Amino acid sequence: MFSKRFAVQLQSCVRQFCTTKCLTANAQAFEYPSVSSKLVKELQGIVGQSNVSTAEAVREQHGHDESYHKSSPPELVVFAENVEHVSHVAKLCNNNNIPLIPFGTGTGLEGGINAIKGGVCLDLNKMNNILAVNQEDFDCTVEAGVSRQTLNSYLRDTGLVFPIDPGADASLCGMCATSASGTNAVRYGTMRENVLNLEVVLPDGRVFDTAGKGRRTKKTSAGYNLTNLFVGSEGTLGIITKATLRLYGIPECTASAVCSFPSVKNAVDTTVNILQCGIQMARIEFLDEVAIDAFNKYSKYDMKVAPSLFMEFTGNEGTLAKQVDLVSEIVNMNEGSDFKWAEEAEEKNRLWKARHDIVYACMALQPGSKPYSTDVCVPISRLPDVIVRSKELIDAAGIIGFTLGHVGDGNFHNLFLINDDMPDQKAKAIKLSKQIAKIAQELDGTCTGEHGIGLGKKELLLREIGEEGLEIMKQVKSTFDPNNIMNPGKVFV
Ligand SMILES: Cc1cc2c(cc1C)N(C[C@H](O)[C@H](O)[C@H](O)COP(=O)(O)OP(=O)(O)OC[C@H]1O[C@@H](n3cnc4c(N)ncnc43)[C@H](O)[C@@H]1O)c1[nH]c(=O)[nH]c(=O)c1N2
Ligand SMILES: CCCCC(=O)C(=O)O
Ligand SMILES: [Mn+2]
Repeated sequence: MFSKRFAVQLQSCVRQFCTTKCLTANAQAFEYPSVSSKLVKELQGIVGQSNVSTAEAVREQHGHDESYHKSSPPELVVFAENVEHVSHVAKLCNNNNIPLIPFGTGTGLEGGINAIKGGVCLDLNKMNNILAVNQEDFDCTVEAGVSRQTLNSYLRDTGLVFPIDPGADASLCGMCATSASGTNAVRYGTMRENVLNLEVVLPDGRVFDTAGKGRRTKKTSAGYNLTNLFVGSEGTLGIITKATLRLYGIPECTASAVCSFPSVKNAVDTTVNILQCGIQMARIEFLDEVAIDAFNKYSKYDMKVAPSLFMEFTGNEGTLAKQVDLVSEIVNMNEGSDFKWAEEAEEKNRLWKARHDIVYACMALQPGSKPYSTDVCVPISRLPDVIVRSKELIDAAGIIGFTLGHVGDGNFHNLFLINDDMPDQKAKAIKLSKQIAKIAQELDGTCTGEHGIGLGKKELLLREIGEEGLEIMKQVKSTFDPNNIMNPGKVFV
């Protein structure tokens, strides 16, 4: 007769095998029951009738993000007002094997919220309280529906800022879920370096704090790093309902400047030289000549149409002047132009807003298009190689492609404009993107620095992390989400 302990072990192995098997058999083959009218009523009983919508327009709005992926509306949308709602909704979906997709602000670029397996979209925007700002400790705690600009407006008079700045006004918990970044990452890092604690709801309804209830230290070595396990999890492990984030003092003085170069390589070599000289820049962004052209047209600038660097210097009067001298020397060494300065607050805000709007600027050149962007990141010494080769591939392919992004982190984007009525352009863009991602991976880099895997990069993740690594990710996933209801069909092949 088996001992009880052995029987329990056997049961968990069988379940693990079945679950992993089910995941390995990839979610597409694992069909889900549809949401019954009985379940709709139970959901209404949890969140209230007005917080459950099956209206087509609402489902459509929650069926796509800002990516080129085809819209896949959920069967219904549930609006949560508090963590209790989230916990009960998760548990109910879990008990009924119904897919559950957390929705932040839908600004993702990888199809992360598209309901390709049907199920429930859980909209978290009504959870919009800023719960705490601890000025003396430089941290804050926000609910899932608070966006980065809402937080920074709230902080305006405190002299503090949350600096991670994707181009969209995204929800901060969505930014945790995609491990987002932006132009300020050169100085402040990405979400991975700026999340102190998360409140997470697991599919079985359990609610827990990844660093322990109320913890908000800048560092800890207490146990596994569960916080960063959920940062970048793209809604596949659980629902992030609160985030405790680092804040920073607004620097004493900053100055922004743009300079142009005779070639992409000169511009990118300049970036590598600056970073290898250990100059602490606030931002270094690259825009190629076609991106500059779109930038000028959309945001009414008259920058020289040439490969350019957008830089921001920061510090006090003395250090800033020294930085500028050093960087000017390096720019001259690489045949860069004189700096076009933006020093007044208004000028700087306008310049960086125009950079944040570059996706829309490029899309405006081909109305009706959707953005398809690569998002590779490589060790900084490999950056010139991969950027130059990617541009050569794009030129050879004979389609429009914009090259831009966060070169200060070794992360950049090739942006293609996708129109469903231009299938050959779409096919070329997708082929090019995979080629460029593979070049980056061969240069010890990654296929995604900040946008995540979502729907379109699952094979690239397998290529990047290997069979073993992916298997381990699936085992982690099946520990938290044994029924595979959390955002099925994303991240894993
Ligand atoms: C014009 C423009 C410019 C940029 C970008 C977009 C656009 C439109 N982005 C991409 C996007 O803003 C970024 O991926 C955000 O983190 C997405 O946040 P949302 O709240 O919109 O998540 P959204 O609602 O789109 O969901 C994204 C993913 O996270 C999951 N998710 C959302 N909220 C969750 C929660 N509370 N708990 C668990 N899972 C959750 C979803 O299920 C989905 O898988 C970007 N990005 C970047 O890193 N750097 C950049 O520079 C830019 N720039
Ligand atoms: C093609 C760029 C996509 C948005 C983004 O990540 C950025 O503007 O940096
Ligand atoms: Mn980016």
